[in-house]
This record gives sequence, structure tokens and C-alpha cells, in this order.
Amino acid sequence: MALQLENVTKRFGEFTAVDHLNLTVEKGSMYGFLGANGAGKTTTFRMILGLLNANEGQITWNNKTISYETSPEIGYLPEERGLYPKMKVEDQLIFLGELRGMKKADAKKSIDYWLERFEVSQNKNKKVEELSKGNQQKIQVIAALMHDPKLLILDEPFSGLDPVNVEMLKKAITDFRNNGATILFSSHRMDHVEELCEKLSIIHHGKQIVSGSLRDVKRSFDRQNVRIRSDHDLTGLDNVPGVLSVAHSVEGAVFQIDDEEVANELLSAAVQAGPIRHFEIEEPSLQDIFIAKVGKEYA
Ligand SMILES: Nc1ncnc2c1ncn2[C@@H]1O[C@H](COP(=O)(O)OP(=O)(O)OP(=O)(O)O)[C@@H](O)[C@H]1O
Repeated sequence: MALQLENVTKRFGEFTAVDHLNLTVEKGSMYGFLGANGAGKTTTFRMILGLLNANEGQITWNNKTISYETSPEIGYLPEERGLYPKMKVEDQLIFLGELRGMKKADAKKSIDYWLERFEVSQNKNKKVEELSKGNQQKIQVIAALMHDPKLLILDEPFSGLDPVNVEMLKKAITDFRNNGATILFSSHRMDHVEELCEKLSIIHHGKQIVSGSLRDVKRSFDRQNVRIRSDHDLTGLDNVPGVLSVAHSVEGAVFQIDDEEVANELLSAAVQAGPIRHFEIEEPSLQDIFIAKVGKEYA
């Protein structure tokens, strides 16, 4: 049981938005789909949902082509949040639940559960336009989850949510995964992907440039970070040979290196500059990998 994309290509006229993309999301796993603005993520999601036709390649869910029949199994949070502003929250969710094949009574039960879980029950009879942006986002998330889908496609699910609500949504989608659902989501927040996803892809100009488990992706990136915390000025360390890049902050600095010997040099130089509070060699973050692969301008 899996979502499978084989050699999927989408062209808009002369322009290739998605270029021979291959990916498999195993049942019960969470997959992070990353890429800069315009990389082709939403286009890929629309093809998975059958909203756009691929020019080449094949997309299957449990070995079947996704169609109207499979739609009750799928939950989709679109990037362009498409709620009717004048419609009341409950009426709107009942309507969307019925479109996914739910009976009205089941939809109402599920809506009550999710409104309460997301702490927005007080908005049940309000028009969508009366809600804050974050609360509208929660209603749209409920529309994607309320029919208990087996496959969840979430386009930037955390955008617009405050940190408390981000945690609430993370818990909800993790519960879905733990109950066996298969989840594919896009995000510009590398820390969320790092925390939640077993596997990931980075696409760039429609082409997959990185894919695999988080562990393998990190292992194959032959750079490390040296984090030094100190109250002293560390800018003198920027020119230590072998430092690939450096980020200074109020706490100290993080140096990117590709040779552990350079870490020793940095330690000696830091101690000479003054007392240090912390020294650590860290594995690269997904953010480091993304920036190195896709380019600084997108970070
Ligand atoms: N209907 C369309 N006609 C022509 N070009 C399109 C169409 N839809 C998308 N594109 C182009 O395809 C490319 C990929 O767009 P897409 O929306 O899939 O990117 P994305 O990775 O989701 O970006 P973002 O992170 O900004 O949401 C972009 O260059 C976009 O302009």
C-alpha cells in the first residue's frame, strides 16, 4: 500500500514544471516534499489529486489510478485556501464532508470532534469571513481530515499558524500517521520536516535533486557544523582555513566545515580569543542541506 509516482512530468506549454519525478510514500509514513517557491510542489499535488493531468508518467495509490472512486480515501489541504467566506463554518464543513461521501450525521459528529480538538467550537455558527486567518486555516484543515482519509496531501499545512497551533496540528497529523494514514506534505519549514518525516525529497526547477530517509540525506551531505558559544568576538575565526561558511549570532557562531581537522583549528583559535561557553560538532541540519543544494536566496 503506497502512493507511487513514476516518471511524472508536467509541462505548461514549453515550460516543464515537473520533470520525470519518481517518489514512493509508504503506507503509514510521513513524507516531506521540499522545494523553493515555484519548484513544482503544488503542481505535483494537483496531479496526484487528478486536478491536473500529467503529460508523462504514472501516479497510483495502492496500485490504482486516483479517480472519483478513490476520493473519499483522500484528504487534501490546498495551498490556495478555498473556503466560501459568506458560508457558516458548520454548513461549509457539512457540505465538504458530503462531497467526500459522508452522511450528514457522521459529518456533524466529526465536525464537533475536530472543532473542539482545535479549540474553535465557538466559531461553529460564524461565517468564515468573521474568523481570523489562523482559525480559517484550522477550518480548512478540518475539511481535509474530517472524513478520516487514508491518504493526506497537505500543501504548507503550518503556514499562518502560531506556535501553539502548529503543535496542535503536528499532534493531529502524527495521530493520523500512527493510525496508519499515509501523509505527504510540503513545507518551507525545514525543522518541521526534520521532526516529522521519515523520508523527504527536495525538488528544484521540477527535478528531484535530493531524496531518501532523513538519515541518509544527512549522511550523504559531507559537511558538519561547529557551534561555538562565547561572549567574545569570534569574527577572527572566519578566516580559519577550511571554513566553508559562517553564521554569527548573539550567542556565538556556527561554522560549516567538511574536514574534522578544521574543528580542532577552530577550537584552538576560539580559546585564544577568550573563554568559550560551548563547543560542539553537529550534523548538518536540513536547512543547511536545502540552502547548499537550492541556493541561499531561497532560505
Ligand atoms: N497553470 C499554470 N500555467 C503555467 N505555469 C504554471 C501553472 N501552474 C504552475 N505553473 C508554473 O509551474 C511552476 C511550479 O509551480 P508550483 O505552484 O507547482 O510551485 P510550488 O513548488 O508549489 O511553489 P510555492 O512554494 O511558491 O507554492 C512555477 O514556475 C509556476 O509559475
